[in-house]
Amino acid sequence: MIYKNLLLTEMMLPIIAGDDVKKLDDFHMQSEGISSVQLMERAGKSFVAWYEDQSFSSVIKIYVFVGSGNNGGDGLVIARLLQNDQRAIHVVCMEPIENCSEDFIFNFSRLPDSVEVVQYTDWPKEIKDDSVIVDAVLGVGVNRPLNKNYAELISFLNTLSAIKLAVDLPSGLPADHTSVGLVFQADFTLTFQFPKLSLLFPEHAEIIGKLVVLDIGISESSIHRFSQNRFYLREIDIKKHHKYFHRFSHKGDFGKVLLIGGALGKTGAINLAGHAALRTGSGLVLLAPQIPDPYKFRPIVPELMVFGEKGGFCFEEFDSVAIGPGMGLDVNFSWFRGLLDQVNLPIVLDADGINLLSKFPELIDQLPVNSILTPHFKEFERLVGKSSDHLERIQRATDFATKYNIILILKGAHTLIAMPDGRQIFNSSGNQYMATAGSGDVLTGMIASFLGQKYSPENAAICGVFHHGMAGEIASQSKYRGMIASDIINAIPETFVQLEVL
Ligand SMILES: NC(=O)C1=CN([C@@H]2O[C@H](COP(=O)(O)OP(=O)(O)OC[C@H]3O[C@@H](n4cnc5c(N)ncnc54)[C@H](O)[C@@H]3O)[C@@H](O)[C@H]2O)[C@@H](O)CC1
Ligand SMILES: Nc1ncnc2c1ncn2[C@@H]1O[C@H](COP(=O)(O)OP(=O)(O)O)[C@@H](O)[C@H]1O
Ligand SMILES: [K+]
Repeated sequence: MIYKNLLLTEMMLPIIAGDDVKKLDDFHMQSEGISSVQLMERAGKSFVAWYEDQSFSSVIKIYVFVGSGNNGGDGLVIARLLQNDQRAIHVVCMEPIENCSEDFIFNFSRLPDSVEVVQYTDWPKEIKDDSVIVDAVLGVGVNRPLNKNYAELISFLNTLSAIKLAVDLPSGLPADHTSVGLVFQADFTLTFQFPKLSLLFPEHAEIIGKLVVLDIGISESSIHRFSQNRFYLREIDIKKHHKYFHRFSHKGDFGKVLLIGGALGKTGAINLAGHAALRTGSGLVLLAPQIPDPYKFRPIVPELMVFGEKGGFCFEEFDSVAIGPGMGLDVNFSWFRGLLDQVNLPIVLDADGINLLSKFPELIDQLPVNSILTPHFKEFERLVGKSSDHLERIQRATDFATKYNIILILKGAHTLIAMPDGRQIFNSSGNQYMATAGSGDVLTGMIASFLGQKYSPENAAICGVFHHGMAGEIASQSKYRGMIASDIINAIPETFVQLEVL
C-alpha cells in the first residue's frame, strides 16, 4: 500500500485489529525485554493513575469483576493498586482460579488480604448506587456470545446507577465489528494504547460512555508493525500537516476562495462557510449565491465579497472552490456538468453538491482527482445506498474514495477521512454539541480555506476536520447545547493558538 512509503513521523497512531493485540504485546515484550506481567502492571497503573484524578475517586466501595483472561488479570492489578485503608475493594471472579490465564493467576496471588474475593456463583448480587464498578470481565478476547452467568451479570450491572468503568472494552463488545448481543454499559471506557475500532462506531454510543485512551508504553514503532490501514487522528499529529507563512507573506499567499451555493432561503450556508474560511486564514473569500440578483445579497461580515457575474466562473482566478452549501437541488444538469468541466483543481463538494452527484451519478467520474467530498451519513447513503452498519459504511466510504480517487470525509462523531490510497483516518476531536445547523458548512469553509492556502488536499482535509472539531470543543465549553455554528467559527482562531500553529 502507498501509505507504507510515508515516514513514520508522518503517520498517526494505528488502530490495529483485536486479533493482532496479542501479537503486538508479544512483539513489544520481546523487543523491550519486558514480561507480560510487567505489561499488565503498566496497564493497571495507567488505569489507576487516571482513576485517582477523577471526582469519584473518593468513593469507598469498589467492585471489580474479573473474567478468566488477561482482561481479568488487569482487573486484579487494578484492585491491588486501588486498595488503601479508606476503600473497600471487592473482587468478583467469574471462573475458578485454576481455569484462568497464567498472568491472572500470578496477579491473583498478589492480592492483599484486605481485598475481599468471592466467586460469582456465591456472590449475593448487591451493589449500592454509591459504588464504583470496574468491568474487567472480557476484553479483546471475546470470541463467542456471553454464556448464562456472564449474560446474567452484565444484565444486572446494566440496571445499576453506580459509576461504571470498562477496562479496555465494555465486556461483550467485539473489538472490530458491531455488537449483536448483550454488552456492559459503561460510563467510561478506558482503552489501552489505541482505540479499538468498534469504540468509534455510532451504534455503540450508549455502551462506551466517555472514551479515554491510556498509554501503557507500547511504542508507536511497534504498533506500526501491525498497522493495516486505520489511524486515529490526535492533537499531536496536527502541527506537521500545516504550512507556515513568513513575515513577507501577502494576501495572495493566503489564497482566494470561491464558495458556490446559497439558494433563496439558504444563503446562510455560504455565509457561514465564507466566514469560517476567513477565520481559517484565507486572504480573499468570494460568495456566489445562487439567487436571481446576487448583488442584493449582504454577507454577514463585511470582509466577505460577492461574486455575481452572469458570464460564468473564471476558475483560474481562484485558489480553491467549494460547491454545495445551501445550493438547493433545483439546478439543471448541464449547468452543474459545466461547473465540473471547467474546474481543474481539487474542489470541495458538500451538502447539495453531493446530493446532485446522487441525482446525476454519471458526473462522479468528472470530479477532479483529490477532490474532497464531505457527506453526513444521509448524504452518503443517497450517494452509495444503505449500509447495514457502520463497519459496512466505512468500507463503502473507502471503496468510493479509492475508486474515484477522491478524499471522502464521512461526518459524524469520529469523522472518517477516507483517503484515495485506502487509508482510513478517524478523528478524535469534536463533541455532540456540534450537531447543530450549519456546523457542516463551517467545515466546508475551513477545508476550502486550507486548500486555498495551497495545502495539499490530504493536509487540508486533516487540518480542516481536526480544527473544526477542536473549535467545537472550545466553543461548547461555555455554551454546551446552546452552541450554534457561528460560535464554532468564532473559536477557530483559538485552535491555532492552542496548537501553536501561528
Ligand atoms: N500481556 C497482554 O497480553 C496484555 C493484555 N491486556 C489485557 O488483556 C486483554 C486480552 O486478554 P485475553 O486475550 O486473555 O482475552 P480476554 O481477557 O478478553 O478474554 C479471554 C477469555 O475469555 C473467554 N471468553 C471469550 N468469550 C467469552 C464469552 N462470551 N463468555 C465467557 N468467556 C469468554 C476466553 O475463553 C478466554 O478465557 C486485553 O483486552 C487487555 O485488557 C493488557 O493487560 C495489556 C497487556
Ligand atoms: N456527536 C458528534 N461528535 C463530534 N462531531 C459531531 C457530532 N455530531 C456532529 N458533529 C460534526 O458536526 C458537523 C455536522 O455537519 P452536518 O451534518 O453537515 O451539519 P449541517 O448540515 O447542519 O451543516 C460534522 O462535521 C460532524 O462531524
Ligand atoms: K472489560
